Amino acid sequence: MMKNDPGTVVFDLDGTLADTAADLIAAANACFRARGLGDLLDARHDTGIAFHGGRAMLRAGYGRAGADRLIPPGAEDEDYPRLLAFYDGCIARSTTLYPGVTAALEALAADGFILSVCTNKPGALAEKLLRALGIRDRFAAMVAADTLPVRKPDPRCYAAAVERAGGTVARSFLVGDTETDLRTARASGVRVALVGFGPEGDGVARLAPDAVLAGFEALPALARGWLRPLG
Ligand SMILES: O=C(O)COP(=O)(O)O
Ligand SMILES: [Mg+2]
Repeated sequence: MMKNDPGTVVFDLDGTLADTAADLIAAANACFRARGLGDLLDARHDTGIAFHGGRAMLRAGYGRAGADRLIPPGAEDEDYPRLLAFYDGCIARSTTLYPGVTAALEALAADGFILSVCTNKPGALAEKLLRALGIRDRFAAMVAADTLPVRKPDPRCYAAAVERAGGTVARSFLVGDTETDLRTARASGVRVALVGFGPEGDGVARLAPDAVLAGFEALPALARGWLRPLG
């Protein structure tokens, strides 16, 4: 083990640090409208779908198109790059950090913890969003969907997020929002806290994470408990 390893906290992005649902759904709806299908997703009620990624949103929307609307084979592959282009244009329009994120990151940094991001968002978009939200410089590294040939839940993504930030997997944990994050942590042999303020509320407890994080104000104490004492 690295001497004086302070410990690393790794964050998922969508649904964990930032509520990106409205802008993601707007981008998906732009794709549906371009096919004459109208707005198939609803920014108020479909946040759970949005946090599972662009392709999942497209599939959910196609599934709602009327039976008379034929969705051609290959529609998803055609629409996904369009969705990303639309999203690039509206990425920080309605997106906000969850309450307490900035203060929690500051407190963790003050405690000496290393901070990193492991997201299944494409890297250029994740960079742009973290910068627009004013928190990019808090993270020593970021591993995104296209950083490696594999994505979460592959543990190589997680290991890269920790190690590129200067930490070690053995003294790290993940903060996330979905089953993908839980599986990433389990495959990496580390603890995981799932946020309890997403669309499912503390229903995420059904996934049996090591903790459900009711709010970011509870994170610094959790990190101290899990990553200290050394070893
Ligand atoms: O875009 C996705 O697939 C989800 O992104 P996330 O990993 O930051 O939640
Ligand atoms: Mg997420």
